[in-house]
Amino acid sequence: MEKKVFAEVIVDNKSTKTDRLYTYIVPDRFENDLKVGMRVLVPFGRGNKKIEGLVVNIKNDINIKVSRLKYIDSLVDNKPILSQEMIKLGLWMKKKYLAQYIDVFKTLMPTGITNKVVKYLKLNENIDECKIQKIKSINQRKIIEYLKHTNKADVNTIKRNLNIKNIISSINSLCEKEIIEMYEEIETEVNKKYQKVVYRKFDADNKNEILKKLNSRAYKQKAVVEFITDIKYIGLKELMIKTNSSLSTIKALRDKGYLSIKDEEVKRNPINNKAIVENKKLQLTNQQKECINTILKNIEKNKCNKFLIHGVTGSGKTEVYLRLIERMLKWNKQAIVLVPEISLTPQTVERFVGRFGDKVAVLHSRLSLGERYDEWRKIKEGKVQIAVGARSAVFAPFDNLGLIVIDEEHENSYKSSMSPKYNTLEVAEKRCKLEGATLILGSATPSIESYYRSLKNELKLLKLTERANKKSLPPIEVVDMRKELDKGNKSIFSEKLLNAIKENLENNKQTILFLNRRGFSTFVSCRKCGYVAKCKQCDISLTYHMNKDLLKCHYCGFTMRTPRICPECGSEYIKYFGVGTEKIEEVVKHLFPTARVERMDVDTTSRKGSHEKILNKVKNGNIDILIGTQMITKGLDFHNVTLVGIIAADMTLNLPDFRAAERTFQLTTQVSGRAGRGEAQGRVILQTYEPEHYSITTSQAHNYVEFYEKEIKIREEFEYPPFTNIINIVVTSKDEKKLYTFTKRLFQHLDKTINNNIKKVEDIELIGPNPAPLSRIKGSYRWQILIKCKNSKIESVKQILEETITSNKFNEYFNLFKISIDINPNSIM
Ligand SMILES: Nc1ncnc2c1ncn2[C@@H]1O[C@H](COP(=O)(O)OP(=O)(O)OP(=O)(O)O)[C@@H](O)[C@H]1O
Ligand SMILES: [Zn+2]
Ligand SMILES: [Zn+2]
Repeated sequence: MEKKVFAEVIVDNKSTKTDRLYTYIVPDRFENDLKVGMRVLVPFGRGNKKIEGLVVNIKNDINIKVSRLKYIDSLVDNKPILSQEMIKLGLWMKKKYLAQYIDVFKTLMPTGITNKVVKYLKLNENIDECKIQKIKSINQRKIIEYLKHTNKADVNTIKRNLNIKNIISSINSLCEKEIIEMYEEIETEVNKKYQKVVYRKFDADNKNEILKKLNSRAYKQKAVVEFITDIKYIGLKELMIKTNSSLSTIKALRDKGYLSIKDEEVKRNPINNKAIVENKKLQLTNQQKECINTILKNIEKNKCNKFLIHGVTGSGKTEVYLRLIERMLKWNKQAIVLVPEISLTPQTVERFVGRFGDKVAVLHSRLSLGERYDEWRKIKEGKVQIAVGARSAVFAPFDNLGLIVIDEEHENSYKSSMSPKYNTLEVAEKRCKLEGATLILGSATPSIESYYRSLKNELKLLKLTERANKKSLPPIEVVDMRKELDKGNKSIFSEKLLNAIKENLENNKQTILFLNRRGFSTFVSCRKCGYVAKCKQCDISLTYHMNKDLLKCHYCGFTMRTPRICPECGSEYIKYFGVGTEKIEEVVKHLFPTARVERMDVDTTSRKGSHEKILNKVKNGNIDILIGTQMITKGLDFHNVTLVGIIAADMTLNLPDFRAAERTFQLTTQVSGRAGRGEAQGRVILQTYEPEHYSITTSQAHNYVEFYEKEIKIREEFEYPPFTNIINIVVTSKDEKKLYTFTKRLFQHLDKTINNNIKKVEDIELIGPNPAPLSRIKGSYRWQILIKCKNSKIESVKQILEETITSNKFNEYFNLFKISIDINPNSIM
């Protein structure tokens, strides 16, 4: 028997219930050309419908009956779209995050292109005229006539143009007679971006004549005519804005023949066309120099290629990254710089583009699909050497990668909450390992996990302890809000903060007011003594559920009645805690009616460009007081901001999350880091009901190490990461009753399987099943099972989950329930 070659393919079929690779036979004619990482078309299912697939493996031996296999139909790519390493990375991610093949590979591939098979018709060459003459059917004759007069015609277009009933049977009949031939081509569709453009159709010299012809009261039309006389064309939107006119005004002029409106493709360039300011090389500080040298020496000697830079706010980490990238380019290698999505502002991009110009591609989620595809192609084709982007830029398709930088590595947006639910730090590390590249993590407030690893020498720790401008870090003044209540001040602002804002306004300096408003939940606390209701077993603040007037632990499900008086001090000032940025804005505007106040949060920045607009206003000194959430903590480098007010550190401190203390330390440090970056000394005022909490005292002392030492002990004691893994399994369904029964059965099944198969089960804890903290989303109910397990047991637990859930053996009611697994999630909502 002749030897055959087989390909394992991930097929792009959403209705597939089983998540597996499909094996196809490689026809002889493709044997030389087919490579791993290419896309192919394969017949699938009963109807042998042709669908796209990605080849992830080519082999000579298989243990399936060859007679049952189908052949690959055609090749979509003539070069692999994904490299061998990227395929390996994808297969690793699939296992690591218990994701579906298709989800993983969709994230690795460029978005914005879709391939489809198009059927074309053509007349056969050398057909006999006599044969055509014999055809009686009018419809068939019509088709032949049509084909004679076009050089390329696809079936759908013919259908539209000829308006023949049952055209397919006519076509089939012509094919049978061998008069016409049908052939297929794969067409790539790239989403293009169009905009409407208005053209002037009259001669500029005729302006006055036209103005006279228009109705004397058609002021708007006249304004448009005046405006467009000076130019030839302009975007429709821009014209409407500039002349303050409506669409009907412009259409009226078009109907009179003075203007035309056309759809035109927008030339895409995500780095706005405005001039980018050159980012000149800076004279390095000694600390920067040492940091860079250590890294380069280690790389050159092949000693270590994983680093954690712990550099205080304003220490000049960016310049370190820039110098390392410069070196990579000298070595003919490429670099990826990851920053959190919200700090991917034009300011950040400018720092890289300002240094490296058109060697930089920018990738972020606000790009249109087409824009993203363009950037992806620039990278793939070797036209750029540097990619700057948010999370998904870790998949930038470089072929000689030298460096991945992850700035603000502690940021939780590096964990994806959509399938595959990957952790960018882990993926970057794996990619560096596969491609021999260097990994640099940087932060002023490293995550507990990364710092822990650096102490175990899994990452090399480097420190920048001074600001590049040699200024000291701004002092943090902590205000005890319990004392404000004693003084009879029940407002959101302490006397101290209020006076500081006043003073700042008088001195023409800018103020940032920060409030963490993430999450829907609130907690219950005593405004007199600072008591907060917590779960004793989990060390997590209990969440207040207004509708039932209950307090609940989001980890273990423990509930209790909301206390009416404080169990600690007996005061009646115990109530749920909650305030939003809008409320603060209202109060500030009331207190300082002449100040220029702006709010920056998800509500005010949902429109493209609005984020940038606000930041520019701050930069140009057009805002006195900026009120904001997380968004304002990131990478802002404004020299006139001298006062930062943290309204309620408690809101972060009491998030129902084991990372609450860490988040508080990070936010406090990062927000404070925004003050005093210019000549004037900065000032930070932090308001809280728990001034003695270690995350606040250590942040006040600018002492990360002390914070770390306190926090790591608690993590160990209460069994949280990095000592354990938390796996969050959420089951969703529209049917509440069935969901309950099903989740219960799933829980029992997992419990039993784990008990039967894993030794030392005390290292594994199953919690639940409980309604998820967000118990209903868009009409679907959500139940949750949490698994806490020691690092040594994670692989065995994952294997059980894989067998039970991912490969779908347990879930016979596939259509009724959706199950999602998140390993070490950001939040367990
Ligand atoms: N060697 C240097 N000499 C003078 N100024 C420098 C030097 N390096 C960096 N700077 C300036 O110091 C400021 C802070 O730098 P950068 O934003 O890189 O700090 P960072 O460490 O990233 O801080 P953060 O963590 O707060 O974002 C910038 O204005 C930068 O231009
Ligand atoms: Zn109390
Ligand atoms: Zn609990």
